[in-house]
Amino acid sequence: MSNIVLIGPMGSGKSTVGAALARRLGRPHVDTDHFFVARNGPIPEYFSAHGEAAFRAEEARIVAELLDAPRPSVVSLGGGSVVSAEIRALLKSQFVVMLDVTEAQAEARIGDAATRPMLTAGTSAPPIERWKRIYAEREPLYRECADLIVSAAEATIEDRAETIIQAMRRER
Ligand SMILES: Nc1ncnc2c1ncn2[C@@H]1O[C@H](COP(=O)(O)OP(=O)(O)O)[C@@H](O)[C@H]1O
Ligand SMILES: O=C(O)C1=C[C@@H](OP(=O)(O)O)[C@@H](O)[C@H](O)C1
Ligand SMILES: [Mg+2]
Repeated sequence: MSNIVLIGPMGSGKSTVGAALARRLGRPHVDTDHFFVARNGPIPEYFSAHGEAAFRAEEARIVAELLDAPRPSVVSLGGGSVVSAEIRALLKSQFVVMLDVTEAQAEARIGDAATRPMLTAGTSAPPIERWKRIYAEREPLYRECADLIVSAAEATIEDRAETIIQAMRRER
């Protein structure tokens, strides 16, 4: 049995839905960003000190380590992990779920975006403007990697977790 890996744009609920899903399945939940922070300190500070390329390299190492879990887990990735060809290759042997969101949902959920430097660094524009551009760039990669796409219409955290559980049962 493989891990369930959650991908999708910032604010789509990868971290939150991942925790709910793991609880319901009785599986461990790991969030690669939490692991990153435990190892390297806060993401915005890391971005300012070392830049995005260094973040991506460390993110790829962490994703590889966490996908190699001792037992099937729910793994929430960061929104930009699919940009790495190395991570996309690792995802081929996992059950990958894309969480989709509307722009309005994302806008409400990214809040002040203070912990998401991709939305704020070097600009005073509203975070949702950056979010839209980044989503347009990455959407084909999310779709290419996903075995299941949970639509934005599955709005609540529990609905999203339930949809994933039902889809997994059908896969077996
Ligand atoms: N389905 C949902 N409905 C309402 N709020 C949500 C939902 N999913 C996530 N949230 C809230 O949106 C914010 C961002 O969610 P998060 O799980 O951090 O997204 P991601 O990890 O994809 O960036 C959090 O405050 C979370 O509680
Ligand atoms: O989309 C991105 O490039 C990023 C998304 C963040 O994770 P979430 O998608 O969980 O917010 C985090 O990994 C980092 O700030 C970079
Ligand atoms: Mg997250």
